Amino acid sequence: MGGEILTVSQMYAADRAAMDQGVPGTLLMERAGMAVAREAMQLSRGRPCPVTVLCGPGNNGGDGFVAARHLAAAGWPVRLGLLGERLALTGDAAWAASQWTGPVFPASPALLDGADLVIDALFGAGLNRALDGEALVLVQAMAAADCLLLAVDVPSGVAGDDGSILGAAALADVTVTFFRGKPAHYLYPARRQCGRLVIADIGIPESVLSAIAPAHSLNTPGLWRGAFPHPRCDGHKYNRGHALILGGPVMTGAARLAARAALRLGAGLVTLACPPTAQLAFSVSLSSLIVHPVRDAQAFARLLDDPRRNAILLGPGSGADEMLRQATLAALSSRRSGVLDADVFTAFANDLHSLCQAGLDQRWVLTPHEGEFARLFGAMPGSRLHRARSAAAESGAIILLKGPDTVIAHPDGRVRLNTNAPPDLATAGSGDVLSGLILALLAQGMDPFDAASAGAWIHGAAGQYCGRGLIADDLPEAIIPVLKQNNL
Ligand SMILES: NC(=O)C1=CN([C@@H]2O[C@H](COP(=O)(O)OP(=O)(O)OC[C@H]3O[C@@H](n4cnc5c(N)ncnc54)[C@H](OP(=O)(O)O)[C@@H]3O)[C@@H](O)[C@H]2O)[C@@H](O)CC1
Ligand SMILES: [K+]
Repeated sequence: MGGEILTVSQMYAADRAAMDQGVPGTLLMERAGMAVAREAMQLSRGRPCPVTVLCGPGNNGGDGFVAARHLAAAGWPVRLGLLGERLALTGDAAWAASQWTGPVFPASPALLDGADLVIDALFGAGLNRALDGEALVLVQAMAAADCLLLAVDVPSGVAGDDGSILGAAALADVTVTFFRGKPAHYLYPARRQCGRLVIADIGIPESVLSAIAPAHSLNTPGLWRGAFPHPRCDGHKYNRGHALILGGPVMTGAARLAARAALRLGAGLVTLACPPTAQLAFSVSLSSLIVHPVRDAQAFARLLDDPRRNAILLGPGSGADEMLRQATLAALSSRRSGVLDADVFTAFANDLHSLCQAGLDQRWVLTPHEGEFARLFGAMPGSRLHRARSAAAESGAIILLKGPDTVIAHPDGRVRLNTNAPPDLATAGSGDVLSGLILALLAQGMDPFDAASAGAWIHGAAGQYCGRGLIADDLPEAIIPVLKQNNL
């Protein structure tokens, strides 16, 4: 199954396209409900146990009716509760309800008593407002229930397109969705509520995707493996790129981590430009590093006269001063590619305009965390997905909005969601390593959107490799095993 991510309206379009190709809606619902029943059986390890299915007034509830029928037929004791009137059901959901021969109780928290497993089929893609009243009480009761919980499509209360929670959503053990994942399955806070995600094939033909042209996808190596740089057997260090990093006078660790990561990921040479006072600290840190003292931004700009220095990183530990501002503007106007991080967002707070005027474009990757993002772009409304997309469109650059659900947005509207980062990566210096990884790939000529994607994925994989107790210094050392294990 591909890593495309469909918005709610694209999911409806896929559904319609499948029906246009002759797959009846009732068949899609039958397969969806069967997939739910199958996962429910797995969740209870194949042993029949008391199950409560809570069905809502739309097709999500229809899936619940189908699942209930299959579980009951297999010998599971099933109680089914419906929110709303049975006579008010329409379309495929009315058909699904007509196939259910057991009793239909009014949905109420009391139905959860004695259940070992609850199937949440209240609301899926059709949630269009915050939960309140009876629906809110039911979701709160599911959240408090001491039993296994399986969510159909999404935990009810989760907004499919942006990962927000409208009122409440219970914490599911498993969420079964259909055909492709939706943004909410990968974005926090909803992602946490989904538990393990199962994407079930319900017979929607893959061919429907070409007309839908999804802009969002999961960041997996399949997207960029073909463009990943490999050393040539007849190559030399200069055709593996020459990365340039601006270090600062005090916080030297950040630039050192970035430099180490860039060397590990294959940059042929890395030059670290720094104030003369910091030269010693940088020189003793890493033997393979070229350290170049620069007194001011003009001296830094002169380093750009050598065209072999083809990728630049500014920000980590640079110090948010006038020198960083001038060096950044010089780098942008030199028509190179590079990464802007950390102190750049402070030095240019609320001043995106100057960066754009100097030449910021899609050759550059900006890697802010939430706080840095707000410094440069101001308080934008909306989800992380929406804000990263808007910032990419506004700046013309690749935006990598860091977090446990890193969003990588291209100005043309494409978005990749990176989901392999373990929580252990939330540690000092981790972001500097990420910048160094992306820099290395840019220096080796990789397309900036792919470089940002590959850098984020390798960073996450390195975090997983190190596991609990990792510090940022460990991450560059994990690059060799990560590359080996993943045939990169
Ligand atoms: N697409 C596909 O490929 C396939 C989709 N399938 C399934 O269909 C699901 C989507 O079905 P759907 O469109 O009927 O929407 P659904 O989530 O059941 O909710 C709509 C109902 O909820 C109501 N309602 C909304 N918000 C509310 C609130 N806060 N509080 C109270 N009520 C609220 C809303 O009421 P209204 O706005 O009309 O007042 C309406 O009655 C999808 O998630 C998947 O499970 C599968 O069968 C296989 C193929
Ligand atoms: K649901």
